[in-house]
Amino acid sequence: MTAISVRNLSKSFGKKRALDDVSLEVQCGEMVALIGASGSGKSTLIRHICGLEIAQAGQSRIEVLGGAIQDGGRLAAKARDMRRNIGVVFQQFNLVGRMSVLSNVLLGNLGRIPMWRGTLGLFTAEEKKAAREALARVGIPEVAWQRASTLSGGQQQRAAIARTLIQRSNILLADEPIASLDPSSARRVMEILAAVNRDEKITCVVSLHQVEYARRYCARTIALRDGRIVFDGPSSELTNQMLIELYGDNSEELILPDAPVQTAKPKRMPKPGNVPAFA
Ligand SMILES: Nc1ncnc2c1ncn2[C@@H]1O[C@H](COP(=O)(O)OP(=O)(O)OP(=O)(O)O)[C@@H](O)[C@H]1O
Repeated sequence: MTAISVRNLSKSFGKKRALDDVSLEVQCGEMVALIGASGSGKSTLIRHICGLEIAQAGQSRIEVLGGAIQDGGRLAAKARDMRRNIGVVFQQFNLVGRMSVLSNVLLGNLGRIPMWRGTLGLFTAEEKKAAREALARVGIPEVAWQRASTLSGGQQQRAAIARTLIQRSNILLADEPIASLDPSSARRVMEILAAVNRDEKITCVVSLHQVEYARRYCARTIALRDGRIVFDGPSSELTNQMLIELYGDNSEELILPDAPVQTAKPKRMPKPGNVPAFA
């Protein structure tokens, strides 16, 4: 089944053409890297897929799990409902710093519970248990009661992923989730995303600056340049030489100096009992 279908998507901001006739399909269960130099359109594409940005009027159509979330530059009436099935992780984590990590993770329930319960922070024992299990799933059960603002960047990103697990979405869009992390935290976050994709069968699209992470963790890479797709295929085929040809001087931004080209199977993550089946 097709998880994401984008057809003829164009978007301009003033005179700047951010996306230029982009078409792509992502099948359920895939883990796809979206790479490109700064300003190539990665975030804009992700924001369109989850309905946070609307295409300009025209022939564009974006479907998520077979339903149109936007069509011809108009957001579908059911877009809000559809967003519940799309978890989004951003570079800036978007946690509420003064709240505990567990409370932040519980916010992943908001799309599925009555608004009054969410507003008052009234979560059931079952929901709290699921939130604790999600934190264990991403490897940080010990920080549940800490203020989110006290976590390291890598821990905050893992908490943000735990929040999307609670949302029980079938699709996870991660917009530069490792851009502000040190290499070891970045690897950990990518391992968690890969494990969530493999074990819970959540379709993942991850935008990345550096191709090395794409080659290591994602079977397929879509490369954008100036709002157009310039490569879509197996990550292993995306050689440094090809990147230089595709991006010229900008390729330096995408290639880690001295990075070993290798692929590695993601490590198995602990999967505590009663973790809900998210697929
Ligand atoms: N809201 C906006 N208003 C004006 N221009 C925008 C807006 N959003 C994006 N752009 C422009 O569209 C282009 C694509 O931006 P986008 O953020 O999608 O690129 P990106 O590949 O995600 O870049 P980065 O890796 O730096 O985050 C850029 O030139 C950017 O300046």
